Amino acid sequence: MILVNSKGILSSFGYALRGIIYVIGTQRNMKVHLTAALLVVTVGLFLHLTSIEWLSICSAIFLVLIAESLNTAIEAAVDLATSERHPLAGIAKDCAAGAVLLAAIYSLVVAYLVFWPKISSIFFG
Ligand SMILES: Nc1ncnc2c1ncn2[C@@H]1O[C@H](COP(=O)(O)OP(=O)(O)OP(=O)(O)O)[C@@H](O)[C@H]1O
Repeated sequence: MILVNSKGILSSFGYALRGIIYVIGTQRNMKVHLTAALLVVTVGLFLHLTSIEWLSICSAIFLVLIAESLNTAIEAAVDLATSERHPLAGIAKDCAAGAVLLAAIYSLVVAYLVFWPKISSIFFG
C-alpha cells in the first residue's frame, strides 16, 4: 500500500516536473524571468542579503515563475477549448497575462526596496 502510494507521488512529481520543463522550453517569457532571477540572485550573493531580504527576493521570484506557469496552463486550456476567436477566450488569456504582469511589478518593487538602499550606499556613501 505504502509502495503504491509512493509510486503515485513519484508519478505526480514527474508530471509536475514535465510541466515545468515544458514552460521553460516553450515560453520565451519564462526564459527572461529565469535569466532575471539568476542575475538578481548573483547580485544578492554579492551584496550579502539578510534572511528577510532573501525571503522577499525568493517570494518575488517564485511568484513570477508560478504566475507564468499558470498563464501557460490557461493559454493551453483555452486553445484546447476553442480554435475560434471568442470574447471569453480573449478575457481568459488577458487576465492570465495580467496576473504575470502584476507579479512582475511586485518583483520590481521588492528588488527596488531591497537593492536600492545597498546600491546607493555603495555609490553615494
Ligand atoms: N481564441 C481567442 N479568442 C479571442 N482572443 C484571443 C484568442 N486567443 C488569443 N486571443 C487574444 O490574443 C492575445 C494573445 O494571445 P496568445 O495566445 O497569442 O497569447 P500570448 O500571450 O501571445 O502567448 P505566448 O506567451 O504563447 O506568446 C490574448 O491575450 C487575447 O487577447
